[in-house]
Formats: sequence, C-alpha cells, structure tokens
Amino acid sequence: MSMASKSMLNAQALARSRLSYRCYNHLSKIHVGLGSTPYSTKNSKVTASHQAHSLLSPCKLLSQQKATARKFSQRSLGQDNLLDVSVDSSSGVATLKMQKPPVNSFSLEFLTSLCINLDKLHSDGCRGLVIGSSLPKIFSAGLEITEMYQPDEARLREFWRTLQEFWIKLYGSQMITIAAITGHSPAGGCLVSMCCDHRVMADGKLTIGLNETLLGIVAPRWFSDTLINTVGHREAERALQLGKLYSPQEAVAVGLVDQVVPLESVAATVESTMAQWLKIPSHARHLSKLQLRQPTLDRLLHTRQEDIDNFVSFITKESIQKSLGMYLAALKQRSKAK
Ligand SMILES: CC/C=C\C/C=C\C/C=C\CC/C=C/CC(=O)SCCNC(=O)CCNC(=O)[C@H](O)C(C)(C)COP(=O)(O)OP(=O)(O)OC[C@H]1O[C@@H](n2cnc3c(N)ncnc32)[C@H](O)[C@@H]1OP(=O)(O)O
Repeated sequence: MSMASKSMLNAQALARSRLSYRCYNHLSKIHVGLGSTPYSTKNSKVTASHQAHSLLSPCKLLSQQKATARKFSQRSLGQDNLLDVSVDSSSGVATLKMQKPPVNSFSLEFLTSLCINLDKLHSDGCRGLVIGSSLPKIFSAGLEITEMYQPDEARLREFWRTLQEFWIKLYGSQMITIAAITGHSPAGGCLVSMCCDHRVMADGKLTIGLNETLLGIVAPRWFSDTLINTVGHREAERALQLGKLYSPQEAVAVGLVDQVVPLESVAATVESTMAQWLKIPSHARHLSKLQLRQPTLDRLLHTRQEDIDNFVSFITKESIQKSLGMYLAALKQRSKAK
C-alpha cells in the first residue's frame, strides 16, 4: 500500500471513529479489582459480571492514552482479546499473557491495551505481575514493523509515545515483575522482558536480544540503556552493534536472562521466584529498584518529545524505509516458504 493511500485510510478511520474509550477497553479480557471484586477461585477467568465491573470502573489514564484510544479504536475493532489477564486474589499476583497472533507484535492498539492494563493492575493493588505469552514459541516479535513502514505521521507519533509510556510504566513499576519467556523475544520483545525484575526463559531453539541493526535501524538510547543496565556496558556494546540474538544458554551466561529451564518448568519456576520476591517488604524493594532505574527513566522523561521527533525523522528517511521494506519482504518470504 502506498504512503498516500495508507494516510487516506487512516484519515478515514479517524473521521469515522465514534467509539469511546469504554468500547476500546472491551478489547482486552480484564478482570482486575483486588479487594473490590470477589474472587472465589485461584486464577479465576473473567466472567461477564467482572467484565461489566471493569467497564464501569473509572480508570487512571493519561489524557494522551485516552485520545489515542478514541482516535484509533476503529482500527482495532476486529482484534479481540489481545491480552489474557488474571489475578490470583490470595497472593495479589497478576498474570498477563499476550495473545496477539501470529507473533505478539506491538502495534499501537496492543501497546495502548498493555498500558491500560498496567494502570489497572497497579491501581487495584496487585503486588506482582507475570508477563508471558499464550502463543507457542513466541514471547513477542517486538514492534509491529508495519507501524513503522510507510507510516501515517500522526499515528507514528502516537505509536512511539505509547511505547515510551509502556516502557516508563513497566520499567519503574511498583509491582514485582517477572517475564516468563517461553518463546522468541527479539528487539521490543527483549526490551519488555528486560523491564522486568526477573526473567525466566525456556530452553530450546529460541532467541532473545536487541537485533535492531539487522533491520538497518538503531535502537534508541533508552533501549540501549536498558540493555546496559541488564548485561553491562561491554556486552551491550557488542550486542547492539552486532544485533546479537542470543540462545537461552548464551543469554543466561551474560545475564540477559536470570534462569533457563525446560519449557514445562517455566511456570513453576516463575511461581517459586515470585513467592521469594513477595517476602521482601514491598516499599523497600521498590525504592531500591527506583534508586537504580530512576536515572535511566529520567533520561527519557526529560526528553520525550525530542525522542519522538528523532524517531520520526529517522524512521521516515528514504534509506531506512527501504531497509524496513526489504526486511518485511524477507520475513514474508520466509514465512511463505515454510
Ligand atoms: C542516529 C539515530 C539515532 C537514534 C535512532 C532514533 C530512533 C530509533 C529508531 C528506530 C527504532 C525502532 C525500534 C524497533 C524495535 C523493534 O522491535 S523492530 C522489530 C524487530 N523484530 C524482529 O526483527 C522480529 C522479526 N520476526 C521474526 O524474526 C520471526 O517472526 C519470529 C522469530 C519472531 C517468529 O518466527 P516464526 O514463528 O517462524 O514466524 P514467522 O517469521 O513466520 O512470522 C509470522 C508472521 O508474522 C510476521 N511478523 C513477524 N515479526 C513481525 C513484526 N515484528 N512485525 C510485523 N510482522 C511480523 C511475518 O512477516 C509473518 O507474516 P505473514 O505470515 O507472512 O503474513
């Protein structure tokens, strides 16, 4: 699709959009409400009444996110249940599973839904959060490349702002966050897992890492800062330039993940790790986390608009668009050849 026709479609979608945030919110399976919603069983799944409850609950959202949801909700109407969120009411631990086939790629709608859910879980007093995937062999393929290829500029800006928002929320989260990496986790997928306090990865033929240079693009400073904070400066220097995708064993050796276990043991390992972390006084634990992460958070918080401008100007360059186009075509080709 040409840039002009994509822009026109987006403009039409914006003009048609009549949906409120409440409708948008319905996209995700949400059943949070610790203390306010009765939960009779461990990890009970959402019910109609819970869903109704969550639809009526006031939600803390930044006005930017509300605007985003209103503006672009039309496009996401066909995508239901992007997330499967459940809360264990006895421990206060939430499990958020990404379920956006085929590869859990982060589109604007998906990122918005993730931000909304993080806000809800936080405001409902969840103490822990496990981030995983419902898709076999995929944690997340990172950013949805079609958001960056031949983009509509207004949407591209919202997309990046929402990614920033998600990173800020997750990296500084008050909750204990654990990534259950049961599948591939390149680029943005790796970033999300690095935002967590602990990473458990399944052993096998999986990869994780910031591979941006392989796409001909450059990981922004806050991606590389997150990697440096995880694996150290020297390892990050090599990994970023090479676009290194690590096997689980390589990843655990450099500290990119904390544990590698057989796929069938990931859930139990996550559960026992969470139980250990839950024993630490929450306030002291969170302040310790912030002591180390706040300077990194501040760096982006102080330059958000500039970061969006840099991203837009970089990604819309003709040469970068060409690289992205070729990468997408190669992905499609590989997928077709399977
Ligand atoms: C001077 C400059 C300074 C600063 C710079 C300023 C700003 C920064 C600028 C830019 C930074 C932008 C940051 C981007 C970070 C990202 O996250 S980019 C995304 C990177 N992701 C990848 O490279 C992953 C690509 N995918 C894969 O490798 C495989 O799909 C994967 C191993 C995940 C799974 O493999 P498999 O199960 O075999 O699935 P398929 O490959 O068959 O894929 C299934 C279909 O999904 C499509 N697809 C895969 N990944 C993506 C994606 N990320 N986005 C969109 N679509 C994707 C694939 O094409 C298949 O589609 P099809 O079935 O053909 O329709």
